[in-house]
Amino acid sequence: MTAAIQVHGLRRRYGTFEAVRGVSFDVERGELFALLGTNGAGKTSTLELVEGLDRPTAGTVRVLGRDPVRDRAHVRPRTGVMLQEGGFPPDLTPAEALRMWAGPLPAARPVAEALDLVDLTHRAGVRIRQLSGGERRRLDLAAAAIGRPELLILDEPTTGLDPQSRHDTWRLLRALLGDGVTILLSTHYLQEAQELADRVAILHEGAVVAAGSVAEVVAGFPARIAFDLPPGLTLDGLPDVVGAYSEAGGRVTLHTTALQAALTTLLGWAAAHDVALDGLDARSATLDEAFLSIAGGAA
Ligand SMILES: Nc1ncnc2c1ncn2[C@@H]1O[C@H](COP(=O)(O)OP(=O)(O)OP(=O)(O)O)[C@@H](O)[C@H]1O
Repeated sequence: MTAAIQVHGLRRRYGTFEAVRGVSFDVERGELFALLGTNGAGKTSTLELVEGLDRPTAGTVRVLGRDPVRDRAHVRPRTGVMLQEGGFPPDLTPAEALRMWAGPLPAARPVAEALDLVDLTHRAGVRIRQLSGGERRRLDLAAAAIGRPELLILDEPTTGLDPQSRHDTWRLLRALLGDGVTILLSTHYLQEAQELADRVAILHEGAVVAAGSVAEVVAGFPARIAFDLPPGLTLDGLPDVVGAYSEAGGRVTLHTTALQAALTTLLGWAAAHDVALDGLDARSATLDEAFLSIAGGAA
């Protein structure tokens, strides 16, 4: 079966400014794929092309095997979209807005079920203008999911939600994945990607700078070993390993691309010389470190 989304060599220009510069990725059926990136990295510009809201300046997009602009009539009913800004009239209630939204959809969930999915049942009859920002975000998600889409495209679905609502949304997205729905989302929350994503792509200045599972992405960044500098020693007295030692306040840090080998050398050296490595801590890079490294230009 073809991938749910196939994006190849995508470019998008606004006047003379190129916001998307040759982006490629595939989203397999049934997976959650997260687009990460700094502000202005090109996430929304990319998602809008996948949604078929505009044609790319160059490159191709296929959604459920079709061109999302040319074959909109085929693609749109099978896709649920949540834009960064919801657009419901503020004088409607959530129940009215969802009833209106579900009207033309062939297999829509009942409005009550959609409200329950996002925990808005108790707000069904309140005017949208009176909803909090987080409640409006959840209403937008209910609208995206009400048509039982095969594919959900969500632009920052949990921005503005409190931690409890964010976790509830994650639970809903996991349940939808369990039903076989494919999800492409953008997020600023690295923990969200770590919790939910089968694969991620990190965008920076319009280009994909890292992609793969979270484990694959962080594997490309140095792991870290730290310990207290043993009394009477300087960094020159430590064994040679792949990586570089640094020291601050009596604490030694080693960034290394060969964690197991460096740790083995270090522990062997400590045992042979009867040296205690107090406060020893060794771990792979985190997604935060990979992201900060990219955002800081180190990648
Ligand atoms: N309609 C437009 N006209 C001109 N420039 C635009 C337009 N839309 C976006 N841009 C610019 O394109 C770049 C990418 O914007 P985009 O909204 O795609 O980034 P993003 O990764 O979604 O950012 P954020 O995380 O802040 O939402 C930014 O520099 C933005 O200012």
